[in-house]
Amino acid sequence: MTSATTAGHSETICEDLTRLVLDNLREIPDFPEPGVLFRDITPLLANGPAFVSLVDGLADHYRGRIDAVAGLESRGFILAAPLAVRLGIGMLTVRKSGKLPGPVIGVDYDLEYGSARMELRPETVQPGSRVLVIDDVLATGGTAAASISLIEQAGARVEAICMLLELRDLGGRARLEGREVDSVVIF
Ligand SMILES: O=P(O)(O)OC[C@H]1O[C@H](OP(=O)(O)OP(=O)(O)O)[C@H](O)[C@@H]1O
Ligand SMILES: Nc1ncnc2[nH]cnc12
Repeated sequence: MTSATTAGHSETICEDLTRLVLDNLREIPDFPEPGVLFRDITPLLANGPAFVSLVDGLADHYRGRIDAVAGLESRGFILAAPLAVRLGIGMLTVRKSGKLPGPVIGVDYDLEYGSARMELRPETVQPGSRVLVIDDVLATGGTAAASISLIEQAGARVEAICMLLELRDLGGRARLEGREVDSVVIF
């Protein structure tokens, strides 16, 4: 379904997981606006056995290393919830502006298309806990960087960042320099 020959993955991620994601992706040019090549994960989510294998593979990768999974609204929630349940740990919801009841902390940031603000309820964060940040796409890195800042402001430690897809040309990895960034597929 996609240009698998040009895609790679983080060294930490096993090739089977990369193949699984690549085989279940769709690419849509000029969505949601001209010039953006949108990488659609809905075929992956709709494929039950593939979705289960993905969650199991990620759970094996992080088991014993993390105390909570932070999902970034909204597509990150789809990955964070089953992973947290599979590992028997809690999920943190890092949400877009105005969705969470207070008290919240927030950070403004820029996107590949548009701008946004992420918020977190610090009361949901266990001080000193090891948190995995997970989302579907790493593009400019603004969403991930803002979310990491919130989790750390709340007193936890971001152990690693897991991204289903990394769009290398948009430079997100540079914004997360010094951190473990595990991308299942790198375009
Ligand atoms: O690395 P960045 O440039 O910050 O971009 C990546 C973010 O953009 C997308 O979210 P979007 O805002 O489209 O929201 P959605 O998940 O609700 O569709 C994607 O799911 C990431 O969260
Ligand atoms: N090109 C892209 N495809 C899918 N989701 C995205 N989020 C930001 N950029 C994206």
